[in-house]
Amino acid sequence: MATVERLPGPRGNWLLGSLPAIRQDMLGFFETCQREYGDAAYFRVGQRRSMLLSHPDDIEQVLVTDNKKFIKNFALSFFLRPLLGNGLLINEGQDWLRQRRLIQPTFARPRLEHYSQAMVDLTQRMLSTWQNGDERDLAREMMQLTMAIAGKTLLGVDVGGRYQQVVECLESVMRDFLARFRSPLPIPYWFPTFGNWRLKRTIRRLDAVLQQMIDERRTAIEGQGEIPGDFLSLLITARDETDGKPLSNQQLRDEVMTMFLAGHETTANALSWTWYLLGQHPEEQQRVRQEVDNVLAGRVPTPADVPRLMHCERVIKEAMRLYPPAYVVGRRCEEDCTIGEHFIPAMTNVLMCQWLVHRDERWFDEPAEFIPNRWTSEFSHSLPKYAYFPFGGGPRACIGNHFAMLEGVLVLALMAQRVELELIDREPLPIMPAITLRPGKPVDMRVQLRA
Ligand code: HEM
Repeated sequence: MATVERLPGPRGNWLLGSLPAIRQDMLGFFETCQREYGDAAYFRVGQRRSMLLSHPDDIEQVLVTDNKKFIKNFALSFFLRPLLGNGLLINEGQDWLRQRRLIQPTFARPRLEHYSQAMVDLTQRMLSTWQNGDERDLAREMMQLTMAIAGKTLLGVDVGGRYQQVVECLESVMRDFLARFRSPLPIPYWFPTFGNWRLKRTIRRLDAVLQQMIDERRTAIEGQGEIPGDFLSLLITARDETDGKPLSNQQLRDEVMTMFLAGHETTANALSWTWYLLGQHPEEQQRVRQEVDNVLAGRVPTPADVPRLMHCERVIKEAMRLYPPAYVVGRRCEEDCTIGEHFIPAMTNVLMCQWLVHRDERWFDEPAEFIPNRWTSEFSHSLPKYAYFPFGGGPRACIGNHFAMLEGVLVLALMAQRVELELIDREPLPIMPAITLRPGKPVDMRVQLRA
């Protein structure tokens, strides 16, 4: 077994390790690691030992088979804990399991069907304001749309009033997160900087709005005895199966915040990248239109149509292969362990990068090309399971997976039914790997309304 010092990987700076290289170009750094050191590359981020695992079988072992040996990666908590508290995304152990069991039913099929109405209504509302010849930034439009959908389905609020307050706070919080994320040295939340002071102030404002919403919803449910179908109401009435207890106000706040954040930005990015790719490939856009016209014949789509909107689904899958909104997942092993043939010393952060694995030519022919039709069911079945994992995997896989795919297909189908979109600037779009993989500049497209 290799000694810790000899494990293969870039040595980096004596103090900061590979942090400067990661800060400069994270995806480029991962690519170099895999090219030069293969499927397991070891490096330091500051003094924290880290490694990049790039073989699907090893990834499966970490996320699924041996998941109990790992906890979630510290970086996610470092950035998100101030906002998400002990929400499902970053909690651990028995508390996490209890939360997951409690929340899972709110994502069951009948609930998704209920949420789909808001997805359709809000997309129609967006499209009704679009005119022939408009130039629209699709990244911005998709962010606003998925936020409005999250507001309605998760919090039960309509655009305007309260919703606006939540959105303004969240946008400000996300700007501060981005600044923290990009700063050359990781700044802890307790450190007295102006940015941290502003972040704390905004989170306090956000908490106050959410608390008001929770209180009002509680009163309404108690008064009417009728439970509205949004996520918050379902959580307020949910009871733990072992002790019958409801969630505390603090837990409710953390879960709602988690879902709101995890649920809109990822889907917005998936749709923005999808439209960018469809703008670059008008023939694929035409195929989507054809399918939508055949299947819907001018009707508004419902969840029952989704299995027949196969090409829409393939387009989104392929867009998430090339531009996975969650582009890296991380775990930390608490004890020495061996994954595949690789020794992993205790307390190593293990990173698994969707961006890299999804573009590996061992699994995908012409990996850099946008080919939705590669996703035949034979191809999907022949693929190693973790060669494609946009939603992660194992017990901590994305709880909103089906919600996101339903939303993606319904929004894409409705848009393709009503408009054609032409990319204004055909230059490659820069990529911004922040908490999610965002387009690095506006995705400006020209609107042509369909007859
Ligand atoms: C295209 C859209 C989405 C993508 C690509 C995505 C991706 C992911 C990934 C990769 C994970 C696993 C992270 C890890 O293992 O460390 C995850 C977890 C999670 N996602 Fe998503 N997600 C999406 C949409 C959503 C939606 C719509 C919701 C909720 C409405 C959501 C809520 C969550 C939550 C709560 C977790 C944590 C689950 C747990 O740890 O038990 N996500 N997501």
